Amino acid sequence: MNSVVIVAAGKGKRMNSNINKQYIKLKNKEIIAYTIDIFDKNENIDEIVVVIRKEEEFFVKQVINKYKFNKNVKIAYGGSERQDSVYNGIKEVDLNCDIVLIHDGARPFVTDEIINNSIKETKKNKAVVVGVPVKDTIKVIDDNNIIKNTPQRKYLWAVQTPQVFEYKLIKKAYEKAFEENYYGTDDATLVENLGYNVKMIMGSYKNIKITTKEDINFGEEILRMR
Ligand SMILES: Nc1ccn([C@@H]2O[C@H](COP(=O)(O)OP(=O)(O)OP(=O)(O)O)[C@@H](O)[C@H]2O)c(=O)n1
Ligand SMILES: C[C@](O)(CO)[C@H](O)COP(=O)(O)O
Repeated sequence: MNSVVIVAAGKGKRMNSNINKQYIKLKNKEIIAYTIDIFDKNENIDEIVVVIRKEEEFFVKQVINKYKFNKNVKIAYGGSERQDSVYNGIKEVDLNCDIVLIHDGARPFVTDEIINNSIKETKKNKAVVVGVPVKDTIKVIDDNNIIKNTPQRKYLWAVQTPQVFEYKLIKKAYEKAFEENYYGTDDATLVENLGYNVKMIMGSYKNIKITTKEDINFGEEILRMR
């Protein structure tokens, strides 16, 4: 079976809004509702775990009741970093799970094609992330803003979610990270830290993470183009 852990327990500080960004509406529907909906309708997903801030349980339950998803939506509580939240979600996943998809609640434009490809690739490669080739030249700078080097662009991809793994592998990677107090900014980093290869596959330039106010406008534009 395949389970998805949707993390929605961040504070959304960069959004600078009085409600958590996941509950902001795009075209009259909450961001988190779009995200849950796509996994709810996908036939390759058997279980949904949403990780939330305990104090926002009321909003999440409202969303779950309002949209009447077909699948049961399990709730877990988040921690102070994204990594803590993901780990709490993984611990709630059914023990019969084969593959776990980890997805940001704030990425509502993920598609069935991305989800299905990532599951298919994980059956071959055990650890897969989706991303897109960067379009700009990327510079590495020092603390004084002096450019130190310019990596070759053909090797640079911006990573997105879902990040998809064999359940046993990601559980082991998270356990090791917590033993070592090792924090990464995505899930793949923890698997890399175990010494495993993680495969990058094509995501989409529309699979954005809603992070700042401009992303709300961009999100509405994406919905208009659908
Ligand atoms: N402690 C945390 C931090 C983040 N997230 C989730 O991880 C995803 C990606 O994180 P990001 O967009 O950076 O969200 P925030 O941490 O909420 O944003 P900010 O850094 O602006 O506060 C989001 O769906 C967010 O809710 C989480 O579940 N638990
Ligand atoms: C996992 C992620 O969405 C991949 O781009 C990203 O790393 C989350 O990072 P953030 O620090 O929570 O914005």
